[in-house]
Amino acid sequence: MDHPMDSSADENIVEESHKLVDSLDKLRVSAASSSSNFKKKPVIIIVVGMAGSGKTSFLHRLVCHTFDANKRGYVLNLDPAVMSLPFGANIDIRDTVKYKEVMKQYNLGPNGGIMTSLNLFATKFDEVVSVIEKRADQLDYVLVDTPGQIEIFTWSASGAIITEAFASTFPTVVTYVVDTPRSTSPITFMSNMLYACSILYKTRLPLVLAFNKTDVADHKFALEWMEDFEVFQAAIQSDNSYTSTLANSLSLSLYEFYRNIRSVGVSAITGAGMDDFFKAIEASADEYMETYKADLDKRKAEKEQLEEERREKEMEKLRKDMESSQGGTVVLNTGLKDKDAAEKMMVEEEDDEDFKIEEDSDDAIDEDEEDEEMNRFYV
Ligand SMILES: Nc1nc2c(ncn2[C@@H]2O[C@H](COP(=O)(O)OP(=O)(O)OP(=O)(O)O)[C@@H](O)[C@H]2O)c(=O)[nH]1
Repeated sequence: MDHPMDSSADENIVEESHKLVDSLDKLRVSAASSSSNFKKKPVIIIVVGMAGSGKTSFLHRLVCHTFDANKRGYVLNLDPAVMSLPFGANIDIRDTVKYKEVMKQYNLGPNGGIMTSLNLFATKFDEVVSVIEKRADQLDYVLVDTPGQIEIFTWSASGAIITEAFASTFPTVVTYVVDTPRSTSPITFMSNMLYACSILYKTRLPLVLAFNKTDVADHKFALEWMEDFEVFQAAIQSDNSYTSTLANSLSLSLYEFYRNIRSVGVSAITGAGMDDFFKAIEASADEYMETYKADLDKRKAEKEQLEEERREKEMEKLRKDMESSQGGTVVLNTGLKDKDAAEKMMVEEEDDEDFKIEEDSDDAIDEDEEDEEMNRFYV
């Protein structure tokens, strides 16, 4: 049943509702502007690859190359189980999580230990991103080494969280390191390509194939197989196994994948192919800005649209509630009339929040240590 309302109460309700909508709009605008902090530099290079493909050696070579080319880089090690690194990592998971302790504490095997360590580290990853954000103007690249067992990074929740945290703040490119001498067999080559393909579709990020160890085996055969599937099919003719029939039919499906990626031959030992590799990275970073970033923005806009609709519904509900309370605007008046006080309270709340973050970050990444690590990279 409708409640009778006099006209002044009606006007009052409408006015108060408008004020409330305005103040909510202001809050929304400030939230949106703080989330649009995307930076064009540095380019994040996430290095993945099968165990023993040469990820760490390749990363070492990248560190040396960026240093020689006067490029400014930052190194992030995400492998908690690596014994020693040939380069100084600016941020190292091993400084935050002790992998052997995690194994003992949770009664896990080696892979479970690595996975859990990465999960624990992922919970602190916003801090890692903000450390890099603070130095964004001074950096060209962030080089990321991942655990030896590829699936720990590519198929875990923490791997996805880390990748997305990077990709929503900086241009991000995945580099898939291929052990070229071990991929000369068409079947092994095909398995490697299927894995790379699955990473491309899972991360939806630009992918660069780095055919490593070209000092041992030239990667020309791979380029030919990728450019012309008939050459690949001719290569598997000699193999009459069931797997070769499968590889034969898959080669056609992978043709589309090959057209979407960049491939370079490199050698982590001799340093061959580094200029081509960085050219491929720059082209991929541009592609990221054109396609992935646009896709990300589209998804964000869709989310904001849904949020807007939800808010409209809430406001409608609120208007109805106010009408049914016949202008009893006690709660609303308190908030809006004393708007300054309310704003003050929000600032105070934000201050508290800052304080909390500082407290939490005690055991995480020490910025002074970070600066030392940065010097290590340049030395
Ligand atoms: N000849 C040659 N050997 C290489 C090259 N890159 C790496 N290696 C060798 O390949 C082996 C594995 O290299 P790593 O860098 O440890 O490979 P990884 O992928 O980081 O290994 P995990 O993280 O333990 O899975 C080492 O013996 C390296 O010396 C290269 O370009 N040429």
